[in-house]
Amino acid sequence: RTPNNSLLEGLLKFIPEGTRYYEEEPPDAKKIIPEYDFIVVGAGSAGSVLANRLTEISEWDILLVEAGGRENYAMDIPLLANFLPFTEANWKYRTVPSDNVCLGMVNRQCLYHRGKVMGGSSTINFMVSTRGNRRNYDQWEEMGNTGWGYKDVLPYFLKLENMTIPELARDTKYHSTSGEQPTSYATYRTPLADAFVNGGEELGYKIVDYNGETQTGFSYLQSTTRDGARWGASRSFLHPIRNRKNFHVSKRSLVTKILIDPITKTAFGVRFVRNKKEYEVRARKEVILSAGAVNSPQLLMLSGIGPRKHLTEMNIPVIQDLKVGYNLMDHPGMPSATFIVNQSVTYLTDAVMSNRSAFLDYLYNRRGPFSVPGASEGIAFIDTKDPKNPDGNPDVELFFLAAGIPSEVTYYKLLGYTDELYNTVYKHLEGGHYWTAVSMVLQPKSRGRIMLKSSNPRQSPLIYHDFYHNPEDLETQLLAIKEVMKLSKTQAFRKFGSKLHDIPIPGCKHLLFGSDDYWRCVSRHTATGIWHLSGTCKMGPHWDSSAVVGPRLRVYGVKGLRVIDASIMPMVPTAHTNIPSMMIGEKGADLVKQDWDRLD
Ligand SMILES: Cc1cc2nc3c(=O)[nH]c(=O)nc-3n(C[C@H](O)[C@H](O)[C@H](O)COP(=O)(O)OP(=O)(O)OC[C@H]3O[C@@H](n4cnc5c(N)ncnc54)[C@H](O)[C@@H]3O)c2cc1C
Repeated sequence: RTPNNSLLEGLLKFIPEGTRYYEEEPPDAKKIIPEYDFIVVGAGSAGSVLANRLTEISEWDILLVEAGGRENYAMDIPLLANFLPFTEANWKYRTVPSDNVCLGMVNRQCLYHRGKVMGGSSTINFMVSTRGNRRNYDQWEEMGNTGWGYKDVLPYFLKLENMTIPELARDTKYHSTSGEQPTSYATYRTPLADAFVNGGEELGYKIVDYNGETQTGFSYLQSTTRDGARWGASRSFLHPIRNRKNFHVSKRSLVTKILIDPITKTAFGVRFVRNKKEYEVRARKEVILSAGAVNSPQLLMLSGIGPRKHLTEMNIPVIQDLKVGYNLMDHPGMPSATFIVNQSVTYLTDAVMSNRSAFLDYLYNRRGPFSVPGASEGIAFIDTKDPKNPDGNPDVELFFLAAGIPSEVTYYKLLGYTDELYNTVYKHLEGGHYWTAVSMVLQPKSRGRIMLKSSNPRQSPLIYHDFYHNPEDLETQLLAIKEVMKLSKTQAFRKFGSKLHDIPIPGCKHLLFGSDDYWRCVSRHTATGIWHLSGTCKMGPHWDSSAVVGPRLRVYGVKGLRVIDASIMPMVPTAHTNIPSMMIGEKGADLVKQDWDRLD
């Protein structure tokens, strides 16, 4: 219905919804029992799906241990996504300073955000819903990971999905409406969203459903939202099971160690700290790590599973020598090229926030600019090596935002840029209208590493990630930037007087503005990993000496222990990694059930 301008009435509708939402999150278990069948560490994208599926077996008692606290309803307002990493729902990790990348960031450190809250990173992410390319998973299988080819994982993508976009839902080979995870279009679009998609067509690309048969082309953004609100993993998979008797949750509980018998090499429980009190809880069947690509390797290493030399240096007795923490991947993304437009057609968060009718529209109808995930509206997947192929294997993504760094003061802080960089390049633009397309490298060749700083579980691990270490990645980055430049010159964008902002990035001003060397330099200063951390407990066959888990996700050499989250990805897919992590949770649950003879 149309807002009738009563803010009070709007709030009276919004607040009870928030209260109901609060009550629907599974509460902390009243009593933690001494022994469960399974203990799952981490209630993130993968862990939430896993906990849902394992508690289907009513004879199994499951404990889900989460370091973060509860969600709140404000987290579900899509436009506010970029504010969430500033809250306590973020682990607030930073990379180790590098001489090659993150040069425009404070202390040359990229900010590596990670969700620390029910739902994990899916509760603070930008809600982009992508699966990747079928070849990604076929490649996993070719690497020796039997059962992980596209034909094997597609049923799990379908199982978890509730596609609410009618024209996409009709394609039942690739979409489903019976899963828990809603996928929708935002209920609002700026005219620049159309410019993005039409501009792509002008360049000769198809408009595609990138989660359908082929991935290459331009599209409006599919997001993990429903009725104008975020639906993270907790809301989708944990809220509905809050009444299962065999499901216990312990929040604000930091797991500090996996308990492993060093003689039999069998995991038998976890130690965690809640409210300054230490608990040891046993697992009859398995301990499952779903703590994400930074914390799962950290916990393994703290518990004696990792590279022998490194653990010995940390004075940690070695139980199993494995390449834990290696193979760190992410998608480097360059967000700093900003285009000025001559019409009021973009998101200025301040302006939107003070726009009474937009606010009312959201309170009443969940419509309008507040329903757009962090101002992101479109996505393009391009195979720069074979651009004319409609079924290409994309090496580049353009992630379109109807906003630029000067549109919202939190953007540069979210990216970790120095005040000097922001004040020199962007500050004077505040209040104007901009767009940007974050240019991303989708098939990175560079690898980073997670290491312990000490044996103290409260100390953040070290994240080494020189994402242009392999020069090919920087060259792909350059190709991606060139695609953005081409797009900006299309008729679709020229209609808005689109013009590249041309004040150079301070560390690159010695180079000719717009030259290849200039953009290489800009990338090394302003690109960041786009928070798709993965690969640090690599899945691989027994003959792969770099593998930490096998294709059944069991940790090599240790009984009763699995890793089920983004860290098992042997290669990061050409996708934002939330839905792929959920797929891993979904398939992981079936592997567990199968191994305990409980898969129907
Ligand atoms: C800011 C941001 C934006 C992103 N945007 C997108 C996007 O738009 N689309 C997309 O597809 N992907 C996006 N991603 C990436 C995506 O959300 C993640 O890849 C995905 O959520 C990872 O799932 P996971 O299960 O591996 O880990 P997580 O979801 O991170 O879950 C791990 C959980 O384990 C908990 N945990 C960790 N250590 C411990 C411990 N010791 N004890 C107890 N609990 C512990 C954590 O608190 C967390 O809840 C984004 C990520 C971030 C941070």
